[in-house]
Amino acid sequence: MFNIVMVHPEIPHNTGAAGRLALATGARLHLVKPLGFDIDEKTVKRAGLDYWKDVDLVLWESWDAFYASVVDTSRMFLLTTKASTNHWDADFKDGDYLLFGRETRGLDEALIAAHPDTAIKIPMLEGSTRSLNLATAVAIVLYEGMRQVGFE
Ligand SMILES: C[S@@+](CC[C@H](N)C(=O)[O-])C[C@H]1O[C@@H](n2cnc3c(N)ncnc32)[C@H](O)[C@@H]1O
Repeated sequence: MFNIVMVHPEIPHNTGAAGRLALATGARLHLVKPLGFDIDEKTVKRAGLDYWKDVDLVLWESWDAFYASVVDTSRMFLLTTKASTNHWDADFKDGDYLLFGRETRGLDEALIAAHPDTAIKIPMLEGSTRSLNLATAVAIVLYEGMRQVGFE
C-alpha cells in the first residue's frame, strides 16, 4: 500500500482526484493541514465526491505531526520539478510515502534540501510548462510505483 501525502493542498478537485486514485490502487491518502478548503461532509457532498467516505484518509493537523509519524524518512519520495532524478529511476517499495506540494508553491525548499536522495521529478520537455497539475503528478508517480511492486 502506497501513501500519498498532499502537503497543504489548495484546490479541492485535485484532492478529490487523488482520493479516487487512492481508492483505485488501495493507497492511503494523507492530507497535511492547513488545507485551502473545508473537508467537512457538507463540502464533500456538494462537490459530488460520493466515493469520499471509502477513501483511506488520514488528516494531519500540521507538517510536524505528519513528519513525526514517519518511521523511516528515507522512504519518503519528494516530488518536485527541481530534482534531477526521474521518477521512473526511483526504486519504489510497498509502503513508501509519495509527497506532493501545494499547487501554488510546491514543497518547501528546505525539505527538499534535507532529502536530496529521494527528491524526484516527472520529466517534462524543456521550456514546455513550469509543472504538471498536482493530481496528474500523483497519478503518474503512483502508477509507476504500482507497476514496480507488481500491481495487475
Ligand atoms: C502545480 S505543482 C507546484 C508548482 C510550483 N509552482 C512549484 O514550482 O513546485 C504541485 C505539485 O505537483 C507535483 N509536480 C507537478 N509537476 C511535477 C513534475 N514535473 N515533477 C515532479 N513533481 C511535480 C509537485 O509535488 C508539486 O509540488
